[in-house]
Amino acid sequence: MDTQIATNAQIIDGKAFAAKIRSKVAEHVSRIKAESGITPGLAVVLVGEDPASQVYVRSKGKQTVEVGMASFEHKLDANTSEKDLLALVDKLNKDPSVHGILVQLPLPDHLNSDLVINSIDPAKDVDGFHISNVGLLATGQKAMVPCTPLGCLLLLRDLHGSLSGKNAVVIGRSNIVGKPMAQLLLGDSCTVTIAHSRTKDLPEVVRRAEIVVAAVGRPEMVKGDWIAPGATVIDVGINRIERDGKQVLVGDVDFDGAAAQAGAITPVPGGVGPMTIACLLANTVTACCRANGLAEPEGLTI
Ligand SMILES: NC(=O)C1=CN([C@@H]2O[C@H](COP(=O)(O)OP(=O)(O)OC[C@H]3O[C@@H](n4cnc5c(N)ncnc54)[C@H](OP(=O)(O)O)[C@@H]3O)[C@@H](O)[C@H]2O)C=CC1
Ligand SMILES: Nc1nc(=O)c2c([nH]1)NC[C@@H]1CN(c3ccc(C(=O)N[C@@H](CCC(=O)O)C(=O)O)cc3)C=[N+]21
Repeated sequence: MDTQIATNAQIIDGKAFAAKIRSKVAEHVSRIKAESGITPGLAVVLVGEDPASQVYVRSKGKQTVEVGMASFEHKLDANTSEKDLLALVDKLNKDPSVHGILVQLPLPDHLNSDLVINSIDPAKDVDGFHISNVGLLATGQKAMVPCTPLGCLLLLRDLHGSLSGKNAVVIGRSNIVGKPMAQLLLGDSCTVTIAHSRTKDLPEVVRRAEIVVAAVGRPEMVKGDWIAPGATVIDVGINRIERDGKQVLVGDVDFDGAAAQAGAITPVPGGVGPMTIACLLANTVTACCRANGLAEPEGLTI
């Protein structure tokens, strides 16, 4: 029997917030088309058959078209050579109808993902993973900002207004989520702690946080009694597990336990995930404007 736990926390509706961002993106896309005749275009490169990646690529392609942008999908065989992949990236770099390029990660083991990511034109790097964009973000300069951390920051700003002086704990230090998330929170003047697999007494570290961002990849690892009363919990985790004989999606946070403590919490699904895709579309419009000397949309990036 499941015990029903009283939930006091505000459930942060990432799905609704993402829909608002996409409608703003759609308005900018129509404006750009009318003013310049240019259609913003996003190219996504998927190597291999990872089922989770396929789901993401499919919904991304659908939403790209829905906001009026051009979507280019390149599905390559799992054993594609590095040379062929680099040649495709080079072609997309040179293609004026492509304003954003995303190479889905992880890549198969025989491909050097750092090399591939750094071969993308930084101006088209809508994931914000190129070393130039990483350096620009770290030094507080105008960059392409990684979509998932950007989505989390937009949710947090919407909820709190100013984040200045808040104690934030980011669990996870990956290049795609944890590190850029910490940079963004630091940029908004949070006091930031980055926790990882070698962190001592993680529950105690998390208890000090007014903002917790969990990006670990371990289903429901963060427990309710780690959460300070009233804290904001942003759950980045996307884990497919089997529960009662069914496949379900859960985050890195024990939702029911954390919701009983938190002031606000993102659900999985319907939290950070939809924001990631919305921010990818927003970054593509921003990249298109920068490439063509057009007025850059306000409020779609930091
Ligand atoms: N919602 C979205 O849009 C997105 C969701 N995701 C999801 O977010 C999660 C994280 O993704 P990603 O950053 O790529 O994952 P990675 O596997 O690259 O990084 C995981 C991080 O978690 C840390 N970690 C692992 N185990 C523990 C532990 N027991 N205690 C503390 N820290 C731990 C690791 O530490 P160490 O460095 O020491 O090994 C590492 O820094 C995944 O579930 C992924 O599916 C990812 C991208 C987008
Ligand atoms: N170069 C690159 N950039 C990425 O941004 C990137 C990547 N590689 N590799 C994989 C991860 C994962 N990721 C997700 C995005 C949206 C959802 C999403 O929309 N999730 C829905 C549920 C989807 C479902 O039901 O499966 C939700 O949370 O509500 C999930 C995961 C982006 N990633």
